[in-house]
Parts: sequence; structure tokens; C-alpha cells
Amino acid sequence: MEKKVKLTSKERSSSRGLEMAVQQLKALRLIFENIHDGACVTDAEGVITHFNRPYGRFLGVDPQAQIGRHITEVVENTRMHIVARTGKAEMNESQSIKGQNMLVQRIPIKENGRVVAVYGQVIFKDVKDVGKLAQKLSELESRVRLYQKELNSLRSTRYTFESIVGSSEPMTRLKSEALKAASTNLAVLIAGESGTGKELFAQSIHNASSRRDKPFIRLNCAAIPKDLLESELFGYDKGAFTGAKTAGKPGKFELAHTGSIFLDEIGDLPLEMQPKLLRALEEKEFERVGGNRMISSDFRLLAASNQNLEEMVAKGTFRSDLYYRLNVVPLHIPPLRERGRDVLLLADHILQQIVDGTPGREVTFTPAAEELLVRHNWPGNVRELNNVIERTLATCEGDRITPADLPFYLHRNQLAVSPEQHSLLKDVVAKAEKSAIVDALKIAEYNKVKAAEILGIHRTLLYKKISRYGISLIPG
Ligand SMILES: Nc1ncnc2c1ncn2[C@@H]1O[C@H](COP(=O)(O)OP(=O)(O)OP(=O)(O)O)[C@@H](O)[C@H]1O
Repeated sequence: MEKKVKLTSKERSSSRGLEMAVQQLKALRLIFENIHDGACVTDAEGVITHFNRPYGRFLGVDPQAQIGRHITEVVENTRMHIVARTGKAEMNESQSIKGQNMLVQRIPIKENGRVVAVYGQVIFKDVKDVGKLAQKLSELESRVRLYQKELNSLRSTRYTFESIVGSSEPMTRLKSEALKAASTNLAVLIAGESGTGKELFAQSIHNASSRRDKPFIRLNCAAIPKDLLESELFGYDKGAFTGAKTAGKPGKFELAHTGSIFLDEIGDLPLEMQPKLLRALEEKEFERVGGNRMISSDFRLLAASNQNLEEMVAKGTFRSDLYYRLNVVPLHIPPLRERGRDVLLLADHILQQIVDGTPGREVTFTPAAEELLVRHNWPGNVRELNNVIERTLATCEGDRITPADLPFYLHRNQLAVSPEQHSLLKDVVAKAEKSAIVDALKIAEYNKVKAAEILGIHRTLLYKKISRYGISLIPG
């Protein structure tokens, strides 16, 4: 029979102490093995005394087999043995191990002021996270690139020189001048009546230039309220004014960086804005509204106007210095009535565009209808022609468009002047224009937005013309 050993109280307490020490040692070992990071301990000479499994896994070595080896034989670029000598901890240092930059801590363990061991920890987790972050970042970067590309294509343009229909002499000459301008970085000023294709030319120049893959930013100076124009052009910083978005907003010049900016209806730019614009054009630098840093932007300037800027300069309503800055390459787009049979080319082109997609439908104009189109004075130019054909097709059932299918006002507003009567041209045009506006207003039941649509002109231009001709808005 086994005899029970009776322990004295002193023996009992030291056995409990031993048990606790064993438990603590076990816990320490578990912690050491289970921390995610690589950890090792060396003695004061740099000889490995502990080496955990994660570190072994990372280095591809058996952790137990490393014990007893010098740290320099196991870990490249190590400084554990140096820390053992200096006694100075090295925290959050970077160390290249297996081609990766790891974050390491080297902590000297001292007893009575003497280094007895060095604890080293290599942080993989963070490095892994950094790796993941780097991967995420590059994914995000490629997504940003994609969005940027899509944004550019949305912002940018549909038209190229191939889209410009016209083989009349003035149009052929103009296209070749514009093509030449596209190969330079010079400012272009496109003049022409409303609807003549100024934006079409601006887009085509951009698309034929070396900036074609970059943004094409458009701003209609007439469509933006005066007090918002500056922030539209130059952007604003947070808190610039009540209602400003907290984050601020880039302006058109900033968005046009590396691309082109198209300032449409530049003649409507308020006089007080003109020096600011001139400065931005000269210096290619500006400040956002409410901002305090200069922003530089590499943009190419394209501007357009349906007003006679030279006359405006003479009257003092447009600054001459700005005019010369804009007018480096002047392009003048002739009105449709001066393009002869281009009207028919355009009419056919528009017709095909609309009919295209309606299987089996082939529509043509009768010679009499063609004659009417050629003889009309087209105050709204190509945009008006577009609208006329759209409206005609919507109501015409057959495949032949006859004069009867064309809007009534086309029969009345015919340009009956010979080249010799050139001095009278202005008057005739004005008369015809006024009458076309009156007719359009009647058709639109005095709705100005609709009337502008019928005429193919912007409503701001219609308002101006209504007031210029003193047209009554009361049905008579
Ligand atoms: N030569 C052309 N060939 C084909 N389409 C044209 C031509 N000229 C103009 N257009 C078309 O006519 C419409 C008006 O052109 P655009 O907007 O470029 O004129 P605009 O002179 O800029 O007008 P606005 O002065 O009112 O701003 C557009 O739909 C454009 O595609």
C-alpha cells in the first residue's frame, strides 16, 4: 500500500510557487509562440535562445533548430548582437528581410544594469497590412485612372473635323485654317453667328490637337449669372461664400489642366471680370475665390463669340488687351446663307442622321424644296436647319419632302439679294430675322424658350434680338 507523504507547510508553499512558475512559463511560451509577429531572444553574445514559430515560418526554417546559432547566421541585416553590446533599445526601425521592409523592435533585457538578453520582434502583420494597403492603393489608383478617362471622355468631345459637313470654298478654307491651328498651342478666337458651328470647330480643334485625350472644358459666359462667373472660372475654397460647398470646388481653368478650355459667348463676359481673365491667361496661374494659394494650370484657350468683339472694343465694352490675347488665331465661320449649296449637304446629312435607324425609310427633298432651303436666310444657321428638318420629318409622311412640308415661314423669309446689293444685306437680314422671330413667337404661342428652340438659337440671344428689334410680345 502506498504511503502518503505528508509535506511540511514550508514544502507546501514552495511546491505551490514552483507550480505557479511552471504555469507562468507555459503562459509565456504560449504567448511567445502565438503572437502573430516573429520574435526571438538572444543572449548577451547574440546567440539565439528562443525563436518562435511565426518567425520560423516567415524565414522558412525550423524554429527549434535555430536555437544555439548566432543571430547573424539566421537573420540578415540583424542588429540584435549590436543592441546586446550598446544596451540601447531600437524601436520601430526598418529592416530588410527577404526583400521586404519589416518593422522591428530590439529591446535589451537587463539584470542589475547588465544586458543579459535581447528580445527582438519583427512585425509582419503591419507589413502585410501595408502590402494589402499598397495593393488596395494601386487598385484605387487604377480605378481613379479609369474614372478619369471616362470623365475626360464625357467632358470631352464628340466632334472632329470629319464631322464638319461642307465643301463650299469658304468652309474648305476655314477647315484647313482650323486644322493648322490645331497643331499649335495658340489661343483661337472663333467668330460667327449663333448656330454656325463654333463649338463644333472648337471641339474639332481640340480633338485634332495633342491634347485630344485630355479634358475639353466648356463654359458659356452668357449662361452663368454674373456673380457666379468668377467661382465657375477659378473655383472656390471652403467657406468662400454662403452656400459654398464645405470642401470647395475646382473651377473650369483647373479642370482644363493639360486639356483645352472653351469659353463660349466670350463677348458676354462682364467688364469687371475681364482683367481677372486676362491675368489668368497671361500667367496661367490664379487663386480660387476665398483661397490663398496660387494654382497653376496648363490649358489651351479656345474662345467663341457671336458678337462683333472689334466693335465692342471700339465702344469700350470689351477690353482691347483681352481681345488681342484671345484673338491670336482668328477663325470666322461664315453664316449658312453664305455657304451656297452646303445647305443641301447639311440638310441631307441631318436627314440621314434622323432617318438612320428607321429601317427601309429613305427620304429625299424635291428640287423645289431644295430651292427653298438654299434661298432661306437661316438666321439660326445650322441649328435652325436641324430643327426645321426634325419638325418636317415628324409631320411628313411620304419619302419626298416637298415645299408644302417645310415650315411656312421658310416660304416668306427668302434672301432676295444679289451680291451687288451687299450694302443692303444687313438691312435685309435684319428684316428677315425680325420676321422669322415674330413667326417663331407666334408658332410657339409666345413661349420664348420654345421660340428659341424653333429658331435654333439660345434663349439669351433671342431676348437680345427681341429687344434689339423692339418686337412686341403681346399677341396682335
Ligand atoms: N458644318 C457642320 N456640319 C455638321 N453639323 C454642324 C455644322 N455646323 C453646325 N452643326 C451642328 O449644328 C448645331 C449647332 O452647332 P454649334 O453648337 O457648334 O454652334 P455655335 O455656333 O456654337 O452656336 P451658339 O452660338 O448658339 O453657341 C450642332 O448640333 C452642330 O453639330
